[in-house]
Amino acid sequence: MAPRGASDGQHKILFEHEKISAVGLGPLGNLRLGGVRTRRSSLVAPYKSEPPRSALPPSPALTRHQELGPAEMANSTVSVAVNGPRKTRMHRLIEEEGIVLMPGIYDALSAAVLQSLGFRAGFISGYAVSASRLGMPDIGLLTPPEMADAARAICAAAPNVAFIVDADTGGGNALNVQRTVRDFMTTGAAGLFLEDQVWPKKCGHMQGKQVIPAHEHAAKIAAAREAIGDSDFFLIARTDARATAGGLSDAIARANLYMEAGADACFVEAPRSDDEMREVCKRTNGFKAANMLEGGYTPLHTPQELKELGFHLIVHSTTAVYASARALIDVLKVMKEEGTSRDQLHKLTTFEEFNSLIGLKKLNEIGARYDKFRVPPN
Ligand SMILES: C[C@](O)(C(=O)O)[C@H](CC(=O)O)C(=O)O
Ligand SMILES: [Mg+2]
Repeated sequence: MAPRGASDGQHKILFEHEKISAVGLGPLGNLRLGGVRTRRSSLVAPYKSEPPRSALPPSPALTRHQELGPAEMANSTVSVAVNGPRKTRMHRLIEEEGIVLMPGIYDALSAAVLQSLGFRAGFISGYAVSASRLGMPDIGLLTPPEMADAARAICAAAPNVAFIVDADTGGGNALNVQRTVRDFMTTGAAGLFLEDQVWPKKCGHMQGKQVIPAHEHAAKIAAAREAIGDSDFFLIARTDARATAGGLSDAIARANLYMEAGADACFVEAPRSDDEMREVCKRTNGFKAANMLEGGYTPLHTPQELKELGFHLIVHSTTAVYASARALIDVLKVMKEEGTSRDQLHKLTTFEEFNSLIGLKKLNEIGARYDKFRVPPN
């Protein structure tokens, strides 16, 4: 099959696709990541289903780093073999629901609440896990093994929920990414986010973010895709470039590049208006994720509104952790003043409600079935 490339008119990245098949996305298959150049390259013909050229200005950040010569490009080729149609659990959820709402959670208890309310999907938020596990902000202090550990407990506590785990930058280079992806796949999660920030990263709505070169992250996406192989695991490529010099045009070009490198969906972090959100949806390929952070740059919308804008996945990363913090502050503040909880019982779950939330009745039933085999104590 003829090689194909992706281009925003400034740079070009070379791919070869074979055994093409992917649900809802068009071709993804054997993929060869060949390299990136500054000018329109004579190496490959323009990718036919290239996104419509936008009126946006060219993307300076993409052009800064793209200096691979032909020899380096030849040496930098990787092959990613993927067979058969790609229809993961997340593809099916998107197909069934049109748009998938994923509240951010951070531990087994918040996951159990999510499941008890009938949510079919959730997001294991780096921001929220960093806060709940370390008591620290989302500035690159949480490590992938800590996240995998959290994800394991979360998936075990809510096995009916499809969880996407936040992999941040994947822990380093392509090899770190592959190790992280393989580890996260063993947690029971349904997929992950992989972003293009410089490590240590920052929460997408904080100041001072930086991104790595686009082709370097495309290679990390290809490495993640290779590690996933034919497994039922969904890969979302995130770009934080909107906040950098390249702005929205760079972010959109990167999202498309990462889709070409093998992502199942893209996530342009922190668009600043409805117009920007519309632009992202119009100009990026494949499934698209939105992040609804209370107090962040992006306007808050309902699933219906986001669907109309063109999104398929919604992350509400901080709602649960902010709600928990609010409730804890309010109740414990009064307890500090009054020394008792007796006037605040209406703000708490009851003993029965809480025990049922964490599955006591079912466990008691299972325990009773086996109890008869126990030797009675003397
Ligand atoms: C989505 C996110 O990566 C997360 O860790 O939940 C954060 C949280 C947020 O600020 O909403 C991010 O956007 O960086
Ligand atoms: Mg995060």
